[in-house]
Amino acid sequence: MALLTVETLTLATADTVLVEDLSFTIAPGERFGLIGESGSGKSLTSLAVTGLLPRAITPSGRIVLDGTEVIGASERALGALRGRAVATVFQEPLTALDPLMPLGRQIAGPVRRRLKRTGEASAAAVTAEVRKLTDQVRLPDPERLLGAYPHEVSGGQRQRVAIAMALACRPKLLIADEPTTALDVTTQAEIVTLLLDLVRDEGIALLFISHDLGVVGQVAERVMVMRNGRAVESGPAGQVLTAPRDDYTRSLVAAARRFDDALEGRP
Ligand SMILES: Nc1ncnc2c1ncn2[C@@H]1O[C@H](COP(=O)(O)OP(=O)(O)OP(=O)(O)O)[C@@H](O)[C@H]1O
Repeated sequence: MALLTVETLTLATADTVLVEDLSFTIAPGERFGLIGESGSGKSLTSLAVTGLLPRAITPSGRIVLDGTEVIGASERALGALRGRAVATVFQEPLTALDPLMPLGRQIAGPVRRRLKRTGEASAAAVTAEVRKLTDQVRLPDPERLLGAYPHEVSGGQRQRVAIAMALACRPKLLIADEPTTALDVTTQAEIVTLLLDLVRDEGIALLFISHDLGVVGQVAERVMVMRNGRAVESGPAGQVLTAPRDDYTRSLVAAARRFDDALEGRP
C-alpha cells in the first residue's frame, strides 16, 4: 500500500488555479523526485501534503498520508501526522531554526516530544538521542556546535541540524524542498550524500523537490516533471532524465546538458 497518495490535487486561490489535476503515489521507503522550474507548483504541492498551505489557497482532490486524509483534517490530526509520519527539510535552514536558541536545544525539542509519547523522556535519554542524531548527520565538532547559535555555524552545518530535527520525529516520509540550493557545490554534494544514506539506512521514503536535474537523478528512483502547475511527465528517473518523452522535459534535459558542458569547457 502507498505511504502517500495524491489524487487529482488542485490548488487554487479565489481567482487563480496554481496546481491542477496532480496525481502521484510514493511507496514506503521509495525516493520520489519532483522537478520543475521556479513557480511550477512544487513547493505548494509539498505544503499541501503536510497540510501547511497558506490560507488563501484552497485544495481539492485527495491526499492520503499514512492512512490519514489530509484535506479537510483538523489541526489536531495534522499535528499528530507531522509528529509521526512526515517531516520537512527546507531550502534555507535558518527558516526552520530559532535564531535565539543553541542548536543542541533545538534538536532536543522534537526528540523530547517523541520520547514523551512513549514515556521515556528523561534528560539522559534526550541527551543520548541528540548525540546519536548529531552522529547520524555527521555534525563536526558536536561539543562546540551543539552549544552554538544558528548564526555562528556554516550553512551546511545548519542544514545538518535541520535534518537532525526532521529525523528526530522518526518520519516515514521526509520532504526535502530544494535542500541544497542555498549551499556551495561541495557542501551540496555532501548534503545529498547524507540524505541518501539516511533515508536508505532508516527505510524512510523521500519526496525530493528540485529544479536541478543532476541532483534529482542522483537521488530519486521515480520522478515527476511539473510545468505551470501540471504534471507533464513521470516515470523511472533513468528513463525520464535520459530519454524524456515530453517536449518540455526534453528542453530541460538539453539545457542541463548544455550547462554541464559549459562548466566542463566542452564546445
Ligand atoms: N500564498 C500564495 N498566494 C498566491 N499565489 C501563491 C502563493 N504561494 C505561491 N503562489 C504561486 O503559486 C505558484 C507556485 O508556487 P511554488 O512556490 O509552489 O513554486 P515552486 O515550483 O516551488 O517554485 P520555486 O522553485 O521557486 O520554489 C507560483 O506562481 C506562486 O507565485
